[in-house]
Amino acid sequence: MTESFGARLTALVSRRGQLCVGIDPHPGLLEQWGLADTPDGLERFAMTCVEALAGEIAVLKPQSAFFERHGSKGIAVLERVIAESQQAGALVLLDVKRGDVGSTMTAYAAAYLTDGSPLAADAVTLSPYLGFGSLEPALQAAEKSGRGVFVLALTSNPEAPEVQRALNGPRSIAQTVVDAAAERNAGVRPIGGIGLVVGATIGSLGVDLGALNGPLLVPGFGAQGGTLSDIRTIFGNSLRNVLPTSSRGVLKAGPDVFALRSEALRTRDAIVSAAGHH
Ligand SMILES: O=c1ccn([C@@H]2O[C@H](COP(=O)(O)O)[C@@H](O)[C@H]2O)c(=O)[nH]1
Repeated sequence: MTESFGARLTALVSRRGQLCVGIDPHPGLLEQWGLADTPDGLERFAMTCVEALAGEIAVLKPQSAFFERHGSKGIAVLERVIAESQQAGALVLLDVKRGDVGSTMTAYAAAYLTDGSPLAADAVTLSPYLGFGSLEPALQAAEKSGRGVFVLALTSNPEAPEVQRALNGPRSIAQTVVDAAAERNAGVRPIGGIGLVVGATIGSLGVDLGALNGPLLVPGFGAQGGTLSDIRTIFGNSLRNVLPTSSRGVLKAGPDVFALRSEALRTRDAIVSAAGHH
């Protein structure tokens, strides 16, 4: 039987520590690394990240948009990033933030969450704003194949509260997303495979995550201003299941492989010691 995403994530994080590093080949970072804003420059950037990070860091999160902007050659680089990161032992969370009508979600599930697809990752990000139920084909494909999903709940951007904090009856929209994920994760051991995205920049939590039983991806940490102290304020002292993710904050240390790896390990060690592990 396929091992669940929750089990794979829990085991790898306990070995490699709580950090996800984003692979976001911004044009400005390519320039900073002395690379051209071309598919060749993209490939050099992305494969340097894989070489530096995939053998050490638990989760790598390529941001699909920065690969898509280079067209089919960019997608070919993304396929390579996914395959070679997995070969080096990292879990790959593909940040695509997909959300659509159920019939189209079936196609996204085939693309990203099904064995044999060239873009199949270990997990993807999903947007629930066509209704959490519209994500069902992706949730089922993930569950069946031992993959995971991270559903946007409280995102790190300043525009988010107007939608996510709005009330849907007595609960906020974000709380309805949390509750729907919690229902699907109930009783799964060690944790369920439906994670949520909760930004490090949100100030205060304002939702009850007590029943979630799933992982929490925490972007906004680093370049967007979120700190470890913010993460503590939001999640309290129990940082179990919290996976901070940083892209530019780590990538700025490149292009030297050793400098990039050292920055990622320094960031990871700070999180691990704040979380009181090891
Ligand atoms: O709420 C969200 C959800 C996703 N992201 C993504 O994470 C990275 C953040 O990059 P940094 O350079 O560390 O700021 C990026 O790919 C976003 O698309 C997010 O920032 N907030």
